Amino acid sequence: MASLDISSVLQGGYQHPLSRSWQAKRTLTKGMLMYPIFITDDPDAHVEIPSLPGQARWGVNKLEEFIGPLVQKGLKSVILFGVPLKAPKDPKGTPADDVEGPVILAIKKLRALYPDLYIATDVCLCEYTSHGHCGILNEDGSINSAPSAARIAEVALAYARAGAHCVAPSDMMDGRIKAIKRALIDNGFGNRCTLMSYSAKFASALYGPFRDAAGSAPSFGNRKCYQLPPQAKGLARRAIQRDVNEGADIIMVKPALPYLDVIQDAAELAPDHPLACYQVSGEYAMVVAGARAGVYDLRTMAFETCESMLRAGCTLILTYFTPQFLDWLDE
Ligand SMILES: NCc1[nH]cc(CCC(=O)O)c1CC(=O)O
Ligand SMILES: [Zn+2]
Ligand SMILES: [Zn+2]
Repeated sequence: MASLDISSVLQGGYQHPLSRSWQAKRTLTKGMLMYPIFITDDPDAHVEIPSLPGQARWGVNKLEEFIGPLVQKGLKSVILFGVPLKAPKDPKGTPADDVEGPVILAIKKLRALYPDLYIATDVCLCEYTSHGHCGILNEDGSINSAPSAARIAEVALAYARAGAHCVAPSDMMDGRIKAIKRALIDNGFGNRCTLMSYSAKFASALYGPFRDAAGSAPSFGNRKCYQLPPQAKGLARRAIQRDVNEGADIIMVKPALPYLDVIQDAAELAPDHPLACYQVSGEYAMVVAGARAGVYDLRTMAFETCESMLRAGCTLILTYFTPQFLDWLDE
């Protein structure tokens, strides 16, 4: 029997659970998880979202019941999405920075209830505009960049004033990172609020359940003139570099699983920045659906997907699996 050559034998290095864990450059921890939550303007709401199993729209009065047990289990951060059901939408997204609106009320409530919880806010107009697009439009329906960036900066500043630790623009308007950073600095929030840019956000088919949850589908057209084309690697690299240059503190890639190469590019282009990725609603729904169909075990697949993101280079994951990971990471 011919014995294997020394250089052929790898299995000795990972025969034990502990030695397997040493093979990871980065291991999933609770601090890496940011939980996306939907806050609606009915203060007593707790409404399940059918397309996002296990997720719901919550009213501010229900936040303690919702978030309290998760903080007990080690939840470190959330990202808030506003879902206005009653507020009158208009072309400028006026309800986005209403001081009585659900996002601003939720920031204040969560800051008061959980002083150690890190509170990020998604910043976009699509949930608040009558046309459902993420910016301000010209008469022909195209994006009007300058007023869009200015309006996004105004909304971000309002969330920072309310106490958000982080503002995260997901709109993909040109120039918004610079505009937000300027607004934060000029109003005394330069050193008090993190700017996390959805830098490489693609025009993906995976946002369906979110648009359903947030009521933010565009009333006409699509988002292909501002979200990146899925086949565009070069544009993603340029967007990442631009946002670094415009003052982003954290870079994000979204969606995550079909864009692991972009995560890897971002880690190379912005090695000195934290790197986030968003396991979006459709990715979550796919993982859950596959488990329900018996294709794989849910927990095993949830870890495998998120570990692939860490392997590609991200340091922070926005995921709807956060509550389950808080349990799984304790087991
Ligand atoms: N700007 C809106 C926004 N912010 C986050 C998501 C997607 C999040 C998810 O699917 O989980 C979207 C949807 C979109 O751009 O259409
Ligand atoms: Zn939007
Ligand atoms: Zn958004």
